[in-house]
Amino acid sequence: MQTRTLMLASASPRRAELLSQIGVEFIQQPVDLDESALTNEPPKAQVLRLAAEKANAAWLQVEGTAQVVLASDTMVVLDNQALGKPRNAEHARSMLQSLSGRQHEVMTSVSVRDATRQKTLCVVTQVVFGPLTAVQIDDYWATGEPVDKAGAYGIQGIGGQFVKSINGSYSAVVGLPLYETVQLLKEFEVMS
Ligand SMILES: Cc1cn([C@H]2C[C@H](O)[C@@H](COP(=O)(O)OP(=O)(O)OP(=O)(O)O)O2)c(=O)[nH]c1=O
Repeated sequence: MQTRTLMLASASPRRAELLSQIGVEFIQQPVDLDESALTNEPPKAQVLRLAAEKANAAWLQVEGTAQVVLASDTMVVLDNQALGKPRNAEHARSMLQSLSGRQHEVMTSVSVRDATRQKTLCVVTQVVFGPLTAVQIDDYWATGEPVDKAGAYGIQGIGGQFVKSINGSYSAVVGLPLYETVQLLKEFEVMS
């Protein structure tokens, strides 16, 4: 039984699917935010700040439609540099080239808040890519899959074939770490 009503502050269909997958009921509302990094901001600090800011922005718009708000942010991090969503084909190509044959980290933060408190956490997962050829990268861009995804790939889709190994949370790479999300939703009495 769900005791408190939840808003998912996100435009992401992946996050909605993941939350639905574990039987949570929610309303979904996107928030618009400047996601650029602050000067000298480390990727982990950025990903934590963005989830918290998304939750706070949504809270201002919630107007009684939900008692609890959940927001999240995902970033691909290579050599301590954050790779966001690709701006264009060239940007996607260079991101995928840089990920080829190497390990990177996917950082996904979750922030949950209600009227009196807020909790934000970050889950870090190591992902190893096999080597990618220029043809593979071009063909992948042509599928349209990379366009709205951090690091220009989706592990849950065609991009799954590039992933040699993963150490951490699969659901976090897709966009929402389910284990940690459930802990937070229990703490905020959305789940029992
Ligand atoms: C690495 C990776 C990212 N992604 C997605 C998850 C996120 O939706 C997206 C990263 O962008 P985010 O800015 O985290 O999220 P979003 O803009 O899609 O949605 P919102 O901010 O409204 O919540 O990349 C995948 O779907 N699969 C993957 O393997």
